[in-house]
Amino acid sequence: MADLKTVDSPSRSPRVAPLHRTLPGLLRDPLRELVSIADAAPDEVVRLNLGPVRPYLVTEPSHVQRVLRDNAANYSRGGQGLLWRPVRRFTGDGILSDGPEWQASRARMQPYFTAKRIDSLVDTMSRAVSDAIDEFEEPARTGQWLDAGAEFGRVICRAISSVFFADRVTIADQMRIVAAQDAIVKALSARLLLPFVPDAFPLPGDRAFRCAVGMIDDIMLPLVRAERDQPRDDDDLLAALTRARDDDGRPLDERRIRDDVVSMFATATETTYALLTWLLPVLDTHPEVAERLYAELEEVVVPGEVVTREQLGRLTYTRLVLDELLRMYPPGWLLPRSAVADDEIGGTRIKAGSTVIVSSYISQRLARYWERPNDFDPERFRDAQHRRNHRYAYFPFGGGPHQCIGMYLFNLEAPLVVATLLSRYRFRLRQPGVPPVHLTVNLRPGRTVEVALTPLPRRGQA
Ligand code: HEM
Repeated sequence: MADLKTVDSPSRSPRVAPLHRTLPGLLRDPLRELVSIADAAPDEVVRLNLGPVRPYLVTEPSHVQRVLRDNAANYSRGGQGLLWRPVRRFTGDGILSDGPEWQASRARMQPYFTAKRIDSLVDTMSRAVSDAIDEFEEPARTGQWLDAGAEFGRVICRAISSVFFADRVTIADQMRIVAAQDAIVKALSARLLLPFVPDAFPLPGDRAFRCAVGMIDDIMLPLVRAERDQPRDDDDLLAALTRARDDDGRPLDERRIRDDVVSMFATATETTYALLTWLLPVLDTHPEVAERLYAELEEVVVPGEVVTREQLGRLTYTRLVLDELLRMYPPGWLLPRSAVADDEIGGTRIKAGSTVIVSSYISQRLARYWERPNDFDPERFRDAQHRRNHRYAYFPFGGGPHQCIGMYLFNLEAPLVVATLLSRYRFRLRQPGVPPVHLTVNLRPGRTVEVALTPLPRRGQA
């Protein structure tokens, strides 16, 4: 358990987690140590002493609400802040930035991701997922080991291709983009661990980062140019951004379109396939959950056929499993902000310019809000415990003005992928057990999850 001491200051003192006490735990298992620090300081903001950086750790739900929603304007993703500065070298100054540029991007793209619009995509997306999962037939027949992360990446690309590009980027090119994003996420690890190092000072991964960004631009920029030369009337994201105008009525420049399409594609793919990759080891280690999930799929879905809207609405347990997966392995686990002006959170003074860390992972494992927080138990989302909890005890999609724009898309595509895959195949892992967490901008399994599939009988088969 972390040892915390109180430091005197004019308003209520922040709890300080001293480096010499926390370092061994942070080196051994950073997430466990951070949860333990938060558990030891109920209702308080903790100041982490990490040597050159001293961020405030905000985990209490009402405090999280202040940062993400009630006083969101004071907690910016812009400037030189932790995580966002290196991320912006890839995604530019659009939807993943802050201030007026972010606001304009958000306003332009929001209409394409509303619940109503996403709902209109059920049939197209379900068909695309079904076609993508059909491609497992051959590897399943030959018993080939598959990289679950890469395969989920491929299925997700197929699912969202029409929404993003009207299928104008081949799946092979999309997979190249996903692989480059993977390299970028890995390369960002060093910058994330050493946020105080200036960009001009080279770190391991910088070269891989530049190569990967170059590769993505080699695919995206010619596409954006071609679209700008001949705008289309379609309602995919690329066509919509090409037709969009800025506040002065001018078309968006190619960089702006590139930044937003690349940001959206990266967030859509990285988050979803990281989360789905956790599902297989979790089911493998929780056979009782797997059995209930399979029983629901058997009852609702016709094996080998496309999942329908009506069936999707009946996948109650599948959704509970995904809710619990998002509690325990939230891909967007780290939401750092820079305080623009002085503020007070729960009576603790926050100084202008300091870094504030909000983390869904940490808040979603607090022992005072979650019984047996480290147990995977989808039922907790059925019972009253979750509903009694504060809104910001569970926020895998963030909250306030920056709340995830892709939440409805995820809520459609993830159950479709799970239902289609697991109504057609059973799986076996090459290495049993839940992998350790690999800590980067995303929360990923710390090793490749390799899986072999066995086909289930289809309708009419014995
Ligand atoms: C497992 C699925 C997903 C999770 C857990 C997730 C999580 C999050 C979180 C926590 C935020 C808040 C960021 C912040 O406050 O700084 C966010 C924002 C965002 N998400 Fe997602 N996301 C998921 C899927 C998606 C998908 C499918 C898309 C694409 C359509 C997407 C696009 C975005 C974008 C563009 C933002 C920035 C929104 C803004 O700042 O206005 N996400 N997401």
